[in-house]
Amino acid sequence: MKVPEISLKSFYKAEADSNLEDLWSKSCVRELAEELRNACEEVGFFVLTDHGICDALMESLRKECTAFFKRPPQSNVLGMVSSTDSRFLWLDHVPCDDGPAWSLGPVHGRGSMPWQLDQEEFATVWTAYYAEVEKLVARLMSLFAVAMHLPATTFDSALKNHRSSMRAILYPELAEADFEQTSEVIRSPEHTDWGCVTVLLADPEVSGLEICDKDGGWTSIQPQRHALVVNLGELLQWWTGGKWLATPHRVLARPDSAGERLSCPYFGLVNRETLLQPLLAESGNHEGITAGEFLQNHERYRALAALTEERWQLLR
Ligand SMILES: O=C(O)CCC(=O)C(=O)O
Ligand SMILES: [Fe+2]
Repeated sequence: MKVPEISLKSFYKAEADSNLEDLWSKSCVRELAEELRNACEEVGFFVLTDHGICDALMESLRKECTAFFKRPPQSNVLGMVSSTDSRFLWLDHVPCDDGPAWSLGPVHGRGSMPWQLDQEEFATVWTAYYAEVEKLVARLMSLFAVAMHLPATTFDSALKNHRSSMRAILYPELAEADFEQTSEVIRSPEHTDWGCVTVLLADPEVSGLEICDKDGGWTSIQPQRHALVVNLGELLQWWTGGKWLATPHRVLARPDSAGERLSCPYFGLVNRETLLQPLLAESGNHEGITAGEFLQNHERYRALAALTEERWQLLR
């Protein structure tokens, strides 16, 4: 399976050249929306280039996150984690009204715990990058709306007061001994994301991300440096009546990709009050529930993911 590569270059040019009213009807924007629609219906993943986030900010984020995990006491927690079944350590951030709050995990048996960032530079870079992805997701959602033949403003109110989270994940380097019995080690098991749209800054050097394709095989994604990987979560899959895909993915290490790996996913969400009424005419009737209810009962609505397999059978 080929993972589509989509550039936002024409979109930003059109945005600079036209007023907001005309932007969404421009042919280059409509073509781009069509490309996105194809990617979301057929693959559920795409690689995004010319996304507007500057290279230097991405590099700074990677540098600060890597340094963070090396500093004690974080590095001690990392030591504890590597000696358990967990193959990664994360730093999570969900903005809240009382100011930024980070949490660190997983610590064996305890889940994640509140964490105070120890360096101002790190907090500054993190929040600057978060703000950029937040803007990017708002644009992507407008383009998604156009791709669904809906007004470009369809998701604007849903994105107000969203609580999208951003995570930095460090997968520790694996030793030769880890590969004595096996040729591949699972760093993150197969899963689907549960939110709306995930924007991933992957490690440019150490590969490992794989997505499940229609025949149940796995396709590896290794974007070029500074490109982003975008995928859909179960909430959007539900909202589109299963027409847009939340594709299962995993992270594996092989002997040639066993080095330390750092990735930063931004899990884009809508606010909890958003009513998830069917977005697509052809998506049929499903229960109108709020995003909050969906997330709370996520396991229940997960059954919809089974649709993916059925749809893929039909597409084959
Ligand atoms: O580390 C990666 O490349 C992917 C991480 C991921 O899929 C997730 O955190 O949901
Ligand atoms: Fe994921």
